[in-house]
Amino acid sequence: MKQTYEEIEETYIKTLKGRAALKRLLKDMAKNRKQMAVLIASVMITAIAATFSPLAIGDAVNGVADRSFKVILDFSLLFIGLAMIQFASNRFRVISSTILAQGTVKNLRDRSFKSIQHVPISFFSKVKAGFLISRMTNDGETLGEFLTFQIPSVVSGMTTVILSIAIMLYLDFNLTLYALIVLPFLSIFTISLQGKVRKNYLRTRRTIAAITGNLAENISSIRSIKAFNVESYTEERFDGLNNDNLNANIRASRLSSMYGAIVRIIEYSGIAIVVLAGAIQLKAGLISIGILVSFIFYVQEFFDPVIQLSQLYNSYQSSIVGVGRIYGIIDSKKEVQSEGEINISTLNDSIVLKDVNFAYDDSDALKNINLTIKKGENIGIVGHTGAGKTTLSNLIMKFYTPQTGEILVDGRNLSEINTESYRNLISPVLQEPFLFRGTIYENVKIAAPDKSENEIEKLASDFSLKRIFDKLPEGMETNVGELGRSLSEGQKQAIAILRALCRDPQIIIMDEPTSNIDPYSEKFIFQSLEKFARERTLILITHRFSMISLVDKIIVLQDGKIVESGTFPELREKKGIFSQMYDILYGNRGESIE
Ligand SMILES: Nc1ncnc2c1ncn2[C@@H]1O[C@H](COP(=O)(O)OP(=O)(O)OP(=O)(O)O)[C@@H](O)[C@H]1O
Repeated sequence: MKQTYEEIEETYIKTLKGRAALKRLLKDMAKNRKQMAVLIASVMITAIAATFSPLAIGDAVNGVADRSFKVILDFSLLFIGLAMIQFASNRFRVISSTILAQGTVKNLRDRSFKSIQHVPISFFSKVKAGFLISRMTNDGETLGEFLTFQIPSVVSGMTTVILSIAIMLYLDFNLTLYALIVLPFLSIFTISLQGKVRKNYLRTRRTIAAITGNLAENISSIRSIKAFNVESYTEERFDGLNNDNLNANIRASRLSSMYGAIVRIIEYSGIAIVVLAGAIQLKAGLISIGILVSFIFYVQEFFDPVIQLSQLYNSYQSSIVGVGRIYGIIDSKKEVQSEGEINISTLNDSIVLKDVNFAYDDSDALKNINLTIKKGENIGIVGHTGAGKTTLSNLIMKFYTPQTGEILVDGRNLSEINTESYRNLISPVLQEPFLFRGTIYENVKIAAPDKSENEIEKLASDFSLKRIFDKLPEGMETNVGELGRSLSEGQKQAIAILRALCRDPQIIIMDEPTSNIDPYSEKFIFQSLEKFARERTLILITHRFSMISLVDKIIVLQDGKIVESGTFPELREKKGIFSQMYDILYGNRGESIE
């Protein structure tokens, strides 16, 4: 059966389940013990000060009933004192909870960002970017709110409940039992709703992730959407997802309002019971009017945190689901980095692929590949679309690991070589060069931070790339816009080539490096690359043959297999697949590009 996106995502990002997520979160938060201690202390002081207020009010009522000015004065002073304590401790509470909450969210975001920098490339072909963004932003936000507001309210609520019960017991045992009669009903009711609440929250989180995912996809493909005139279709799809989210939120709020209303009914029943039982005791002269007034306040004081605590469950569910998702990203399986294993700084002899087989999912992309790339050799990989050229370069770049067979670098298995040290030898010029916001200089410097602007400019001139940038209004100072949207495809490719050259690599892997550059500019780049590649190992992937004379040996791939290999004249002579491809492109004029 076909997997849903959620199922696919779950295989890459394992959402940590409720209790495990909470345990880990508390462990992470415990690292910030000092703030936690300040927070707990300030919350408890605020709650204790607040809980003593009804007692003071009861005394004041007794004072009024007894017409005792001294009691009323004492009450006023006590009341002001309690208010000042609350004001001061509340300030600490707000600041420390923000530091603790936002600090935790920042730490989790940093760790998940770091994690996605190190997951294998296959992760990104399965997990949607928008969903990842949603996990790191929306889920992080929900957690932030939970920690800032809800955690203090748990501590405060528990302090209030325990202290209120203690004071009520101290004031009158029997009346306390009456006040607590409704508690079992409230607990049973709350527990019976838990499953539904959890489901609702999961639904709201999923639907918001779907919206973010759809938004990211739409923004990145806006040109195609416009070109195909499919705006109304994409609007409808977005509207559908938006509706799902609205409905999920309405369902969640219906449940929460129904819950709130029923809890209030239980609360008022509790107050009515206390008033009734209290009035009987008052009439019998067992308690004072002040005690009855204090009790009425305490029942309320005591119910508010109970309601908050039970509503907290909603928000707990929502944020714990989010935290579980964030931990899922942090824990996602990393690229084999081969830490502590062989570090290499040069390619001394060769890269050898021995009986290599590779499949992305179930379909084979490369079959039984045997290939030797000698140091300093320039090889071309050609073949029709989907033949496996990019896959082969992905394996050589160590983006993927072959399922069977091995890749040997100077005789050592690539999986034993530290990935970072190996990739430092290589400069890729990929089909889709990634550009960051910033100038052309800045984009080149990302790959070669030690190069000055003058050195970059000189390399650009030497390799005839500067003339491509000179057409831009601010030359190499031009801002490339988001993802390089202010540049032409050819200009983007020119940046990718310049980046690779600036790294001064030992191995250069080019995947259709000049496919978007005009033939005139391509000719100049070709001449420069020829000089550059002479001293280096070059792997050139192409199905255009304009650059093929850069290479010494050509490998022809078809359906994932090497079907031909040899020099250009040898392959022309053979009149096989390569020759056919060449003839289709240039006509069977028997001309050589050499
Ligand atoms: N991330 C992926 N997940 C699943 N299958 C993939 C993935 N990337 C490529 N493939 C499949 O692997 C096969 C080889 O693809 P590859 O990109 O290596 O071909 P190519 O020769 O580079 O093609 P082109 O010239 O069009 O770039 C194709 O059938 C393709 O559909």
